[in-house]
Amino acid sequence: MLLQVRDLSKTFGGLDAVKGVDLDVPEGQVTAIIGPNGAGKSTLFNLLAGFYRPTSGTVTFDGADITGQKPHRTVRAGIARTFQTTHLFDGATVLENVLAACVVRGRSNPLDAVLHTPRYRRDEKANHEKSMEELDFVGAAHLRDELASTLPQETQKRISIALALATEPRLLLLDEPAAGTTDEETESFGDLIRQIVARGISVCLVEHKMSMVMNLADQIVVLDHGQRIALGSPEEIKRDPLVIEAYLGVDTRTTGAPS
Ligand SMILES: Nc1ncnc2c1ncn2[C@@H]1O[C@H](COP(=O)(O)OP(=O)(O)OP(=O)(O)O)[C@@H](O)[C@H]1O
Repeated sequence: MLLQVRDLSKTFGGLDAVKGVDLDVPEGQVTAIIGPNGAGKSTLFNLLAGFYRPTSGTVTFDGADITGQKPHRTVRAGIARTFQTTHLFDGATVLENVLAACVVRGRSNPLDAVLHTPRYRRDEKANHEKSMEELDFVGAAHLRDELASTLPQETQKRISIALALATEPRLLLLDEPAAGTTDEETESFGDLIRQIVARGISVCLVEHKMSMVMNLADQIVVLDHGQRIALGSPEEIKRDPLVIEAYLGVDTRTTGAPS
């Protein structure tokens, strides 16, 4: 199992944002995390990527305990994440943005940079090649010299994915990649995610667009009020009375699930 989450909780003040969540993310698959607004999806992502420290519970990645480790460590361990709204550097070009993400892969230190050592120059060349490769992969290589902030949202989202891929993750956490995109764009994000998985990278996805989730996910985890209320294949989740209740606010255990 690539990622194992056990009994994970995060409390803010008196509020249980995530409560006792167990989750297994298998290698080479798409795991979707869904649930109503405020269910704890983003908090769970932040716990996995080290942006929040859990109140209790454990996170194991590739056999190593990474519970509570900071983002710079989780990213080196092989977990990369994107955000609901893009976090690109405004004043930097597209290529400069992706190059900045490559830093985590390099072996040179600040002194190498100051002295321009061969090790630094090797890193610089490799980072440039890697950045262009990932920009090409997401279909944005031709935009390398554009200012990232001037580009449409959909393009910025693609560039954010290139940034995450440039860190060479084994697990990519995508936070609402299709939010605010047209149906056509959503479909092309779906294709991109399939290509990412085909490269052997596992994907964990938070997404409100059900068409995308149902088309892509191998397994779906449903959160409600911080707790895992269901886990299964898209077909199983569609029929789960607890899920229907959480989304529609009707008790289908007594009224029967809508077909
Ligand atoms: N930093 C924080 N401080 C206090 N409360 C927080 C914090 N982050 C999240 N919460 C609360 O924790 C709960 C879960 O929020 P979270 O953002 O994880 O939900 P979500 O499922 O991602 O929602 P959405 O689909 O709207 O993005 C909410 O009640 C939210 O108000």
